[in-house]
Amino acid sequence: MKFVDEAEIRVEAGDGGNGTISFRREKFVPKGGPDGGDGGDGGSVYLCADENLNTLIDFRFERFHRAERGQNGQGRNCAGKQGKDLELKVPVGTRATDQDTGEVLGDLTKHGQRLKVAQGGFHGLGNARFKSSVNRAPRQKSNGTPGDIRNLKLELMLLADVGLLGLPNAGKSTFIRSVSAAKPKVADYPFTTLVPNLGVVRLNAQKSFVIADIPGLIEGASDGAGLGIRFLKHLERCRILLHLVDLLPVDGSDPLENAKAIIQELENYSPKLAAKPRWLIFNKIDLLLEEEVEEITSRIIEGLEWNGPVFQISAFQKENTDALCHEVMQFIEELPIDEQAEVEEEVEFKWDTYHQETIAAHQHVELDDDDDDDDWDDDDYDVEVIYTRE
Ligand SMILES: Nc1nc2c(ncn2[C@@H]2O[C@H](COP(=O)(O)OP(=O)(O)OP(=O)(O)O)[C@@H](O)[C@H]2O)c(=O)[nH]1
Ligand SMILES: [Mg+2]
Repeated sequence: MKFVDEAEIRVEAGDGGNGTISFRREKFVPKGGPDGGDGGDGGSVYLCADENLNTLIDFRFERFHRAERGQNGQGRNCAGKQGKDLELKVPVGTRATDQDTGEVLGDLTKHGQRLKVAQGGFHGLGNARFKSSVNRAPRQKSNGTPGDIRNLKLELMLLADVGLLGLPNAGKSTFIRSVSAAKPKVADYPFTTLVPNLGVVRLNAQKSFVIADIPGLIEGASDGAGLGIRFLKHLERCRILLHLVDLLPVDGSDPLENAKAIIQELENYSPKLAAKPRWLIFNKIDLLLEEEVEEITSRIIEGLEWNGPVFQISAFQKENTDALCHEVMQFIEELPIDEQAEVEEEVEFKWDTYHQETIAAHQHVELDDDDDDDDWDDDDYDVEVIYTRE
């Protein structure tokens, strides 16, 4: 199974509609005031997480996505209609990055979460807005601003519920083969697994969880030794980590020291990861007598001062693996679901203060509502003027 799904798309928000210049025309009102309406805002582009999707493949076929433009303003103080927003559905777990700046715009980690990725243009202002005590017949209007255009990289990160940890050869791949349909390579040498594998553990039609097998960790992994470090970050979104400990390592190493090394690497790498729920899974019990298993496991538990859950399994012979999976499932179900809930993430867009700036630039005196004794003349206009009659 592919680990990271990627797609590159271009999103274009709608431009803002232009403001308009118009003057009121009524039978007995020879010099009506300005009544040019504002334009409508352009539509923005959002990504929306949808748990029913699990791939970004559709975006490879359809790369361009555009939201609606805002309508231009009209006479009689009618504002233009806003452009419709565009919502693109992406799988839960998608990360959006601006390709040109490298900035990560956000991660969509929860069903229904929305992330704005391109801000629609702001509307332009109609001439009615520029009326003031010294200029009762303003000829200014402003144009809408362009909508954001972004080149996005979408990446679907691994959203495994369960992450497997352990030294090379601990039996991680064997375990995932036993409990899921995934068939990663298993061999009696370290670093058999070079890229992470995902497996779906299906307990019944309704219940399943996703498990991730990453390359084994070794001492110094948090400083970059071995391969595991590159993949550790992907475990950050797991809900629980299963730490597999080989009870009879072929290299004759001490299982207790091995377990300590992994925990140390975890803490060095990320305290956040180390604080995740973690269970200790003693593997390869089929190679030992029951008493031996008891002896070694209690020595490890004491040595680690461990008081979390422990399991004794044989990944190879599928001993206790079903029971373990059921407990994992139950644990996941009972874990508060919105542990990682995030509110809609705001991205800063350059036009946020546009509105105020436009008015400030054009207008140096206070607004005045009184519109008698206008000092304008129609023939003065050198810009498009819409007249409306009643
Ligand atoms: N007897 C026995 N052998 C096992 C068991 N689990 C794994 N093995 C063996 O241990 C060796 C390593 O297993 P893998 O599943 O490849 O180990 P891994 O943790 O994925 O190793 P890396 O991918 O190198 O990190 C293989 O020879 C397996 O057959 C077990 O429960 N009992
Ligand atoms: Mg492996």
